[in-house]
Amino acid sequence: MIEQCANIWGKVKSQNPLVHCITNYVTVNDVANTILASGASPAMVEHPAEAFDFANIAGSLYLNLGTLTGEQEEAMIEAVKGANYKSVPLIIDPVACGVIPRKVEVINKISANGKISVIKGNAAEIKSLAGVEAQAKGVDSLDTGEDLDEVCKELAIKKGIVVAATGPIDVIADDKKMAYISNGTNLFGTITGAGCMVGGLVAACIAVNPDDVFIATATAICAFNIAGERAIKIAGRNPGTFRVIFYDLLYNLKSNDIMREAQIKWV
Ligand SMILES: Nc1ncnc2c1ncn2[C@@H]1O[C@H](COP(=O)(O)OP(=O)(O)O)[C@@H](O)[C@H]1O
Ligand SMILES: Cc1ncsc1CCOP(=O)(O)O
Ligand SMILES: [Mg+2]
Repeated sequence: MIEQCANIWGKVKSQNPLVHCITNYVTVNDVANTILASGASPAMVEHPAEAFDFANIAGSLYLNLGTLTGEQEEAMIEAVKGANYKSVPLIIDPVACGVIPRKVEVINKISANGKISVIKGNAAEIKSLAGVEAQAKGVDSLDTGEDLDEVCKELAIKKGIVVAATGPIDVIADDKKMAYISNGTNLFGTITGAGCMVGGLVAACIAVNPDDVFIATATAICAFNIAGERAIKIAGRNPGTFRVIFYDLLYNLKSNDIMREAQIKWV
């Protein structure tokens, strides 16, 4: 499995996929820089009149619901139709879906207009989507992550998608497999947008491996977290420095580094 992850990381760099993003305005630049650092090409295209045609030519589509304006909502539906027309894989980050009911309504609308490949959120967001009680504060999870693997598995089976819940241990599930990733650092909690950024990276990886989005999702989260582990060794507990060093180390992360440093349990 880990060889496949290394291979997917190499393919992002060699294939330079185009990643269509409609994402929140808090962290849009961070998402673009993360995708660029991986070797893929981000494009933020979010006018309703542009989204269908652009999703058609993209390698993947990333929809992040963080600051969901009315215009973004319209554009997302157009983009989903465009992506569906060309079987472009789609990932959703359901930011704050447990505390803002409108987000769930929009996810349902998206789902009615096309095929979702991956939903990636923090533990509270994923539990809420699964109808399980969870602790959240706005966009942040306060959840302990108890039974998170069962929740992910059930949601993955129910919706026929890959589900990824991030946190100290990331859990990824499809209808048959699970992965637990223990790479990472809690310093990600000190910068806004770590979740949005890793979502962009998932979009880059599923673009080059659309036939197995489970392993592509694991690759992205693992690579992101290894770069974070390496960054804290240089930056120390300094969020601003960490953020800058992180991009350098993500950009320089090699497939061999993933082979050596990944801490993934496959079940
Ligand atoms: N305590 C932690 N230890 C290790 N990695 C973490 C920790 N908290 C978050 N991460 C990592 O930071 C990224 C963002 O996750 P998370 O904080 O759950 O998302 P969000 O920012 O959407 O709330 C993920 O790659 C996750 O693995
Ligand atoms: C602060 C904030 N408010 C709306 S979206 C957003 C960014 C959330 O970023 P992340 O989910 O990656 O922590
Ligand atoms: Mg988030």
